[in-house]
Amino acid sequence: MTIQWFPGHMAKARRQVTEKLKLIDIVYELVDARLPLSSRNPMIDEIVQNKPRLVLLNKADLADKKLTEEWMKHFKDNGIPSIAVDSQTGTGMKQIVAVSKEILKEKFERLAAKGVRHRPIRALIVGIPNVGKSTLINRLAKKNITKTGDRPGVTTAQQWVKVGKELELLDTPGILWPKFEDELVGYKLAATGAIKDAILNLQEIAVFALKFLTEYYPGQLQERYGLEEIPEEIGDLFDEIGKKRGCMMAGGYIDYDKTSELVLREIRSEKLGKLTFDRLHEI
Ligand SMILES: Nc1nc2c(ncn2[C@@H]2O[C@H](COP(=O)(O)OP(=O)(O)OP(=O)(O)O)[C@@H](O)[C@H]2O)c(=O)[nH]1
Repeated sequence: MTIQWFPGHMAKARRQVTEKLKLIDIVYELVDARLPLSSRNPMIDEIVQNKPRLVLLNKADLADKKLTEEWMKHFKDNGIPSIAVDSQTGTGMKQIVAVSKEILKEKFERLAAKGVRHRPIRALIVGIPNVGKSTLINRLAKKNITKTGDRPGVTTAQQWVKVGKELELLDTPGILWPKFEDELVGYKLAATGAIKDAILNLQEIAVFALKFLTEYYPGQLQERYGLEEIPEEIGDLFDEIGKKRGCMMAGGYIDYDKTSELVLREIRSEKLGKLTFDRLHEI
């Protein structure tokens, strides 16, 4: 699903999240582990305010493990706990409940002291499009999606998804916008497949991606395309990959669109190995 974000849509998205914050104990901010910076909403701190938050680095199966650890440390240093998860296979799911309980320990102790009966933790998942929100909800809910109805005192009809006995999720996640105004962010989101190709120039994305791979993952690039060395000129690199993989046009010319498509498809399907596009020094 691609959303065209206009100012009105952003305001509405923000309002929807703000309204839901009243119903929950904790926000799960879902980010792409390959882009722990670029896949965040630029106003997230302002939107979430002082509500407890847990960052979930999703698609960790596709990311550079060492960098995922560095990013988790960065979040921790900034007072935000985080967990690396893979919503497709379920890695990290148990930790979500455990860490949430830890974060909310004092709140629930306070409630208990006031005589409030123990209840499950209530959470809201927020994140930019395509980051894996639905996959995570389905994974957490497993087969036992029991939708509870409206809660007394809650005017808007909210559906809750039970996750075991200890957690309840709002079934509609908060969809937030990425940081469009930054061109580099756009390229990174496109390279990982978070933005529909149609709105960006395929060759430009591939140029960005190949330059990035040359700088940060030269070994993986050489191995995938059998390059003895990586040509300095990006055009030469295109030519070599195109030739090797048969992306040709009539007359023996390299088909750059086809080559771009191939490279991007292979990046997104892990053929170039595990990649993280955001680096800590970029902050
Ligand atoms: N490899 C991998 N792929 C994942 C993971 N989580 C989700 N995906 C894939 O990412 C794509 C987007 O997942 P969704 O759950 O539809 O994302 P969403 O955030 O709900 O997207 P919107 O509905 O557009 O807001 C799908 O193709 C998922 O299969 C993960 O942990 N690892």
